[in-house]
Amino acid sequence: SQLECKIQESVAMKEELQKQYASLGESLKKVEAEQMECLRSYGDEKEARIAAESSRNELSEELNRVKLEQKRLNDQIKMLQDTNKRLQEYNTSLQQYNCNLQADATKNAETIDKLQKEKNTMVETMNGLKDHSNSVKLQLEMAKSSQSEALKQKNNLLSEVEALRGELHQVRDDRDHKSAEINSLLSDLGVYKELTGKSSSELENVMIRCDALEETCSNQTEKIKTLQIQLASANEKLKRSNLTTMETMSEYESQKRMLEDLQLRLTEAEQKIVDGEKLRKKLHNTILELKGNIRVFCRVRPLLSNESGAVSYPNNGENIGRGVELMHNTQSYSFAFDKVFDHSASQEDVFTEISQLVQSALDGYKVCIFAYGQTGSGKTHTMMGNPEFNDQKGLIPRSLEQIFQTSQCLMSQGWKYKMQRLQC
Ligand SMILES: Nc1ncnc2c1ncn2[C@@H]1O[C@H](COP(=O)(O)OP(=O)(O)OP(=O)(O)O)[C@@H](O)[C@H]1O
Repeated sequence: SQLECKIQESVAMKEELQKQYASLGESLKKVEAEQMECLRSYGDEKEARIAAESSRNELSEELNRVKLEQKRLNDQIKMLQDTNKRLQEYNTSLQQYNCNLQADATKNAETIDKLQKEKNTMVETMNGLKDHSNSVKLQLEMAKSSQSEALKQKNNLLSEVEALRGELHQVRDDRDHKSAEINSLLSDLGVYKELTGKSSSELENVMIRCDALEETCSNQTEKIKTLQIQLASANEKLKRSNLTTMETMSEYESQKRMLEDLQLRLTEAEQKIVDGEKLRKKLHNTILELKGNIRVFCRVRPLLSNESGAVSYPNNGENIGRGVELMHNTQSYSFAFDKVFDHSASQEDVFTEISQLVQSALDGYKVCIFAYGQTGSGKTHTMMGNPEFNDQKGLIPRSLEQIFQTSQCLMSQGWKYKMQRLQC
């Protein structure tokens, strides 16, 4: 029974062991399955690790590249900062230079104005002197003609005097002759009286003739006196006219010298004006070049009654007067130009900015101004406006006015202008 008990125990143990074996087999299977799972996950992990390693390598390469790029960008930023600093310094110096140039230009314009005024005064003085010189010339001519007239008169008088002297001589001869005749008659009379005591009537006749002859003789003497007085006054007149001629001649000479001096000063002043004008042109062009050879302005027209929108202008920062901001669907868009004319800007405000370019064109530089924008944005209004009203005139009529006015002024300084109009 003990053996049976042992056998039963052994059988029970065997069953137990078989159960354990079966459970161990199952556990083994589970472990094997787990092992397979582990092996699979290990494989996956290995792949993932390889992929992670390759991506890590890529990332580290990328990092190196990024670092290099960062270094390069840092260098570039530093360089840009340096350039920016230098540009700011350059800008400051340019602004300074610009201010100096503008001051110079103002000074030059003042000098030109002064010279122009001086020239005008000189021209006026010269014209006055020319008039005076003409009148002096006229006077001289008149004095010369009156002198030649007086000379002629003097010659006439001299010849007349000569004739009168001859006549006087003749008369004196006649008188002497008559006196001799009278004397002979008187002696004849005496003889007759003595001889005959008659012929008293004959004697009277002779006496009458003798009286007549004496009267003629005294008349002739009177005439000679008058002629001598006339001759003296003609001589006096001649002397006076000679004196006046001399005075007129010396005055004419001094006026001529003065005129030559003024002409010289005028030529110098004109040369100065031309030099000043050349300098002004150069400075003006330099200022425009400093402002920028190509400039873009924006003009915002007032909204029409059927339009809506929001336009604003920055009132701080570096874009004051240069920026414009638009709102659309609650989003804001900013734009910057060389200058912005807001909706309240007048035609004159726009032209003031443009007029310097017109001046440049008059100075011989090439200039082009054109308007660009969508339909109805105000191109025609800006360029042409309404020329019939002074405040509504656009850029074209204003530019033409400036061109004609300035060209008229500069023509007197010897500049010549030729204008052409092309329509495309
Ligand atoms: N700055 C302004 N102030 C007042 N009115 C303006 C201004 N600009 C334009 N306008 C008005 O807006 C309207 C359209 O302007 P305009 O005819 O000049 O546009 P446009 O650009 O020439 O058009 P399109 O290309 O069709 O010829 C006109 O009635 C004009 O008077």
